[in-house]
Amino acid sequence: MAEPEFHRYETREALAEALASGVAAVLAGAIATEGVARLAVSGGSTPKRFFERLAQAEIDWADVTITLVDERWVPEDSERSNAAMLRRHLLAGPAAAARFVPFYEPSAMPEEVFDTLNDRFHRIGRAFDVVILGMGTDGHTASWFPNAPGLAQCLDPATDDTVAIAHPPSQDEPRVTLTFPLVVDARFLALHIEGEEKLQTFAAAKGEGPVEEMPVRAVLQADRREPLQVFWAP
Ligand SMILES: O=C(O)[C@H](O)[C@@H](O)[C@H](O)[C@H](O)COP(=O)(O)O
Repeated sequence: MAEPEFHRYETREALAEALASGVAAVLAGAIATEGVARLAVSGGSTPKRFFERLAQAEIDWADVTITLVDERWVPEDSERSNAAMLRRHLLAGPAAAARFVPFYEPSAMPEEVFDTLNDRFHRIGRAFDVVILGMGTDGHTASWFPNAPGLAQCLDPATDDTVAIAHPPSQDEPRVTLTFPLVVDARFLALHIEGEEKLQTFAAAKGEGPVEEMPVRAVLQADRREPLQVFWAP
């Protein structure tokens, strides 16, 4: 198991620039060798600056499929929608030409459309070229929340499902998320965190303890050829 590679930046702007240029290079490489590239990004508030820099990259965005690592089960007119945030900050400028695959379907509960979602994400193709994860100060990543109902399905290393549903008590709505195998199969896998509190959380997650208590541990402990790339700024 390769140790994570930790990249520390003086400012969040410098981090956004570096991460955006690294991701653009990986996507351009995938397009050059395979004709297509697949990118999955997390929502939340941290990635906005990074999205805005990446959106300006001069690559063949028409050959790129972009999706989310996870979504809150809300329509895109909700301020909680990751898809809406991604459309606003990433699907702009040159990157507007990319194909975006969202999660949300108008249904009361995600369970009603699980097969539709599972099939949709199977169709994207098995391995993502790039997956960008965020992390909460509770040690969750994606929508893999500590001890949440549905967490086992999210983390099952043997599942063929591409998506899982979680009902974290700490969250206002159900969550849908990519499953563990799809995330850790990514060629370039990065964890993008900012601030002192998340640095402490990361340090705690690297320590001993159950994965269920800090699900980001599943990524830190994953047996990958390429090391996890951690991007941090104060
Ligand atoms: O839907 C989400 O919220 C994300 O996908 C989630 O995993 C996020 O990366 C962390 O919660 C960090 O969120 P912040 O960037 O807002 O701290």
